[in-house]
Amino acid sequence: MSFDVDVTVRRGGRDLHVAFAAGGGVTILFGPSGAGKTSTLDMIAGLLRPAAGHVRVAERTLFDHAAGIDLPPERRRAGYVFQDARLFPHRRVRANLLYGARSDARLAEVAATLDIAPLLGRWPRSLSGGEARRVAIGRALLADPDFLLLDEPLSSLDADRREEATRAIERVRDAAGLPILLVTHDAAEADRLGDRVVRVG
Ligand SMILES: Nc1ncnc2c1ncn2[C@@H]1O[C@H](COP(=O)(O)OP(=O)(O)OP(=O)(O)O)[C@@H](O)[C@H]1O
Repeated sequence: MSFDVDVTVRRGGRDLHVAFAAGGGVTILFGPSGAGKTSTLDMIAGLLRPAAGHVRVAERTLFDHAAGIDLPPERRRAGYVFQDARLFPHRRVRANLLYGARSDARLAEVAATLDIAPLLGRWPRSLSGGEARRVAIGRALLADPDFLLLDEPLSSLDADRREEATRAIERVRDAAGLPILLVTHDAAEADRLGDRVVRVG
């Protein structure tokens, strides 16, 4: 199982419970605004502590309330791409990409996969939304994660940029072979990218 998740948390004045077990490839978390999709990614990444339940990814237990296991975020080996790209504004694209990387050995390969090689010398403020997101995905990949968490990677992009970003994610899915959990509330996006869909809310 890639993701084996069963978590409960009190959020926004109500109890949120999300449970799913998923195989490899891309698993979509699909549901309306406020349903708890981002909270679920935060619990898997270790940024929000569930009140109960467990989180296992690729057979590794990251959290288990009953067993008293709660790995800190830096030991979970998650590549988390937030809804806003959150690049470091004072570092060029190349330095952003290499921020969590142990070496630059895979820089060229990842830059090619995401079609961002021409951007390496640019400053984040000069990038389009789609470019910034692809850089954020590249940064996550270069940190050598065990799995990827992508929070609405295509939202607020225009049609052309959306297509570019979708293709980049498809290439990552096919090349990296990492389990990916992707949040969206767009049914067409869920259909195209997902190997399976988990409904939240
Ligand atoms: N920091 C927080 N503290 C308390 N409640 C929060 C916090 N962040 C979100 N919530 C609440 O938790 C619930 C789930 O929010 P969450 O962001 O996980 O939903 P979502 O499905 O990702 O929504 P969206 O699609 O709008 O991003 C909502 O009711 C929200 O108001």
